Amino acid sequence: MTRGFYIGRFQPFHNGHQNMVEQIADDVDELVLGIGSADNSHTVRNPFTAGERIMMITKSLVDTDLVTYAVPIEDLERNSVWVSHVQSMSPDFDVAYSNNPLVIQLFREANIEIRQSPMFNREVLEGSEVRQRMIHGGDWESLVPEAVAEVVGEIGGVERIQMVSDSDSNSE
Ligand SMILES: Nc1ncnc2c1ncn2[C@@H]1O[C@H](COP(=O)(O)OP(=O)(O)OP(=O)(O)O)[C@@H](O)[C@H]1O
Ligand SMILES: NC(=O)c1ccc[n+]([C@@H]2O[C@H](COP(=O)(O)O)[C@@H](O)[C@H]2O)c1
Repeated sequence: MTRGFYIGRFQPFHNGHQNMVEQIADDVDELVLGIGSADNSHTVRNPFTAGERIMMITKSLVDTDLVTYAVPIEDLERNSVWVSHVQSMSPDFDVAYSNNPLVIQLFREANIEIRQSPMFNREVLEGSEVRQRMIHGGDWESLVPEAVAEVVGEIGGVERIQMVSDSDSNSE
């Protein structure tokens, strides 16, 4: 039995993430999705809470042939202990997945196997593109699983990101 760990901010979970999970499903029996920057929400870069992101992921992956767990991971001031922090919050895992250079470096230094994946349709399948379309009234729904569009509707996510984008000094 192999268990993987896939970390991301998932703001929101989009079709690129969904494709990556489907590809990872060929490698592992179980997958932990680490919800990074779990302590962040209500900004343009991080509009959704950890709980909202758990709903998006759980509902999107309901038909995937994989046991999945979503685990919130808060950010830390010290990169040097971040991998230990991840391990303290997550079920044990055999291999980690990320395309983020800092994450790759930190897992390598901790002697944990890390695998990268190809980027799927990255011109549009990017969190910042989805968020910009939400702010400016573009078609963001086609970039995310249907379940994510439903959760965003349920929580008033578009109204929220538009509101914080008017007042957010951390705007993208
Ligand atoms: N289109 C994609 N195809 C494959 N992997 C992706 C894609 N988009 C993001 N990823 C990977 O998924 C992980 C989590 O990504 P993240 O949540 O930061 O999404 P993002 O699209 O890069 O968002 P943002 O623009 O908010 O940084 C990262 O390792 C990232 O490289
Ligand atoms: N010191 C830290 O807290 C630390 C270090 C490396 C990555 N992370 C987090 O891991 C996640 C990586 O996800 P992305 O690939 O989506 O950026 C982010 O939430 C990032 O903040 C945190």
